Amino acid sequence: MRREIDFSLYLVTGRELLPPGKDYFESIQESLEGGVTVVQVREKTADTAEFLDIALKTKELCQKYDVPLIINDRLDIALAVKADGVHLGQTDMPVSVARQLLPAGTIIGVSCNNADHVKNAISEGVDYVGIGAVWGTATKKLTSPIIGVRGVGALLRELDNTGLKAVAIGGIKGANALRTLHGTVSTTGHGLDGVAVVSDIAGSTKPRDAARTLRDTVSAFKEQLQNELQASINVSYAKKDVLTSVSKLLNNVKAYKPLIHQITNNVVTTQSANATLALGASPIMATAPEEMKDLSRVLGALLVNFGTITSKEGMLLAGQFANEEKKPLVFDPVGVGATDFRRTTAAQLLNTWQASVIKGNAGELAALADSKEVQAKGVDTSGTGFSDPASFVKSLARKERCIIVLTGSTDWISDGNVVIRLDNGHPMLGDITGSGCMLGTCIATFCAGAYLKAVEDEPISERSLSTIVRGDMLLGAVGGVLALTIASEIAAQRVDVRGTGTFFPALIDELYHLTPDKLTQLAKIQIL
Ligand SMILES: Cc1ncc(COP(=O)(O)OP(=O)(O)O)c(N)n1
Ligand SMILES: Cc1ncsc1CCOP(=O)(O)O
Repeated sequence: MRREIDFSLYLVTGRELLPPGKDYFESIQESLEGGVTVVQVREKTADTAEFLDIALKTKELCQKYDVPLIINDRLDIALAVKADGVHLGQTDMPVSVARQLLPAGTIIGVSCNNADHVKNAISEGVDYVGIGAVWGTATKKLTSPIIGVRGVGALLRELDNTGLKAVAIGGIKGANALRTLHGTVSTTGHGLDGVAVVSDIAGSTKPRDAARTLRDTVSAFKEQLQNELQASINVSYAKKDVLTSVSKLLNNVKAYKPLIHQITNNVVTTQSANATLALGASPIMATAPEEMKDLSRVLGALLVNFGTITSKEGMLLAGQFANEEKKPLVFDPVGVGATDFRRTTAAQLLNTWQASVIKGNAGELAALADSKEVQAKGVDTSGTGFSDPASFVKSLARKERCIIVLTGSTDWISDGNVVIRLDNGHPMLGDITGSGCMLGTCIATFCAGAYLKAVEDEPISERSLSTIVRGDMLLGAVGGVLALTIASEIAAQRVDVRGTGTFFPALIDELYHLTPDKLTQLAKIQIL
């Protein structure tokens, strides 16, 4: 009978990566103690006798922990040691031949790098697939492209309703494991069964700790994904509760003055900093890669706005560190449809880090979603927008695994389950430069409020192990949009406002004077 395997933490061995003085078997034993659930012996240079010897001894250790043993490439070794399975690459022995040679019930896994590989694996009836490389790796000279978290997610979708298990491989380590697991969930909610790792464990002086960190992350994530899927069935938001919670976020911002780190464009820097201050938070407009780590440690939120892309490296690093700190990361892909450079930069950023909120107009979000329904015109949108904006934001939120804010005369917000429609805002907002960028700032500020609330509620949190960002980002996004649009309505009604020149300072004034009462009383909100 075929053995049911827990693929949560799949160690692929790497003897050549052992730290000086570390014994291979000691490392395997410690890895097993740390929670490895499958071991694959991968020997690329050993001769047959040595491979056989290593496989036999590794099997003994695995048996002690009741962990299955898989052999990389070599069916003869797998047969000789009575391994639980084999792992085959695309240029190794065909699965159909391997099946004939191996005893019934032997696990067969195959490496996949694209949809055709996955389709073949399904038709060949393999037991699991190893999808990758998901990130760059120094462990193996790659012969096929790095596919990123979103590439893995697309392949997982192919596995829907097949029962086939899947692990991702390539560059996975403790620091990016949660990002990998979270970002690879498909639009249909299909997540990885586990992660396959070489260097982060084999190259560690403390493989037990390295394995424990990875295992805990995978376990916590799997539980969280189950809860997420359950919540998507039972989800219900009451308008009154949303507004009460959003109001509390404003109070949090004013009470704690979180740092809003903004990598933004040089057209709007001053006005975005002033909007941040007006809401009661503290802005820092820093772009140098060297300071990203330090800034990530300060409580608050990060805004990445790429209106003028001057420091891509800073953007990449800042987002990675924000993810590690579970801080909100708001992404404003200004004019993403305008040039190839912007499109590839957006894809690179979104493949590297997990945004908590992506905010854009119809043209920008259409470009991001690869939708032909709406065309971008520079940083603006041409035409009337999406025919069904609610469905659009919902499906993009599922694809990007974050909150989507689609701006326009009506703003649409979704987390992939619920859709919120907001109808506040004055047309003059569209006649001043940088109002969209200020909106990104306001969203980041309210997301910081949500983050602070989570830190306050759960200082040492079990949840924080499995969640990619702390705090309710849906509320943060709603709060940010309401703040700017309501302030714009109040400002436009003032007698001292005679045009866009007087509107702008009045807008900052009204952000400054915004209260929870104004937010709740003036909000035009529908929960769909
Ligand atoms: C779990 C897992 N996934 C993928 C691979 C890569 O296998 P392959 O493509 O055969 O490359 P080599 O490992 O043989 O270099 C793997 N080993 N394990
Ligand atoms: C064997 C293999 N196949 C694709 S990437 C890879 C190496 C993964 O190693 P690491 O976990 O050290 O990046």
